[in-house]
Amino acid sequence: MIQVKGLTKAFRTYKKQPGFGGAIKGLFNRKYEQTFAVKDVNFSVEEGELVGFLGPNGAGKTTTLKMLAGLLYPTTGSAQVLGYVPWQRDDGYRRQFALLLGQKNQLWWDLPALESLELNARIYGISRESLQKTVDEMTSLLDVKDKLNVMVRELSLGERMKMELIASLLHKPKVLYLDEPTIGLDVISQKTVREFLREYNAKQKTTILLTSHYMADIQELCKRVIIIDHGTIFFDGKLSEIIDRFADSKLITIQCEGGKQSPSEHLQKYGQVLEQNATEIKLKVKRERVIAVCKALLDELPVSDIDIQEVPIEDVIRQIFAR
Ligand SMILES: Nc1ncnc2c1ncn2[C@@H]1O[C@H](COP(=O)(O)OP(=O)(O)OP(=O)(O)O)[C@@H](O)[C@H]1O
Repeated sequence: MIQVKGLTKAFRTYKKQPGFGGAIKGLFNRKYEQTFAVKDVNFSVEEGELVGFLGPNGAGKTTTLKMLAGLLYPTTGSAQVLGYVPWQRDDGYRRQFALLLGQKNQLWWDLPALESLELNARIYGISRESLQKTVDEMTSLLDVKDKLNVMVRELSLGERMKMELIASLLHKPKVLYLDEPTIGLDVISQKTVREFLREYNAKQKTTILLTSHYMADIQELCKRVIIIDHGTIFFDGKLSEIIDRFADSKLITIQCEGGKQSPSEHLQKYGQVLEQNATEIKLKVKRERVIAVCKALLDELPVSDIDIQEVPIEDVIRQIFAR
């Protein structure tokens, strides 16, 4: 569905020097810098896949999606989506994909949501019956049926995002680029949007590339993730593999009988003491030491229960970004 080879985008940026003097200087002697927003990116996505695109701020996610949507020309490299080169902006391609930018409005601000959807339907040549059916279905699933006659500018952020999502799906795109579709939404709306996307992807087999800073979105929706940083991909694989490759520790929680415990200084030789109270100790222990530490703890303490868990994926990703 999507094939990206050596995709690179460099922006030429001008750094203005401070103050009025800087502005005048800039008129005569501008110094430009080249920023590589995306650098030699390669990946491919199969039909029906829902791939999470992760990375810290400024990593190059939006720039990549914008190139795949044909909004930006790459500096070098190639891409094919559904057999089309996106930046050639072929009508055939435009009818088959949608780009939803969570931080931008795409609906008409001064129209009621329904009229805005009707306008979109006209642009894509969608029949009235088909529009009605899709809008009926989607507004019920997303719980915004009663908001169809409200002006877009009067909708809450969550309601507007749901309408934006409906608008981008009216023409039943085969490829969907979602750039932070749940940004700023409350937890209930986030969950509604997530469930909607999961069902939609399963039913329609739409190929989806999704960026989000909420790990819950990624964990619940994407089996595969691509991690990008400074414009370069450094991981492309199963979400579960991230733990194997990047999490160097596990969490051991032990319950002790009768409050008999070792002082935390003593426990520190096993790993990082995360929590300790009268009956429970939580330790973060290097992967390769887990078995040995468990044995030692069972020998030393009156352990009544022991639990070994992976570090939450959210913490692993945070560590990767921090590095
Ligand atoms: N039009 C532009 N002109 C100059 N530089 C740009 C432009 N658009 C993006 N950049 C730069 O390219 C880099 C990547 O930006 P991009 O928006 O793709 O990041 P992102 O991964 O989507 O970040 P975020 O998670 O914050 O949305 C950033 O350093 C940004 O400053």
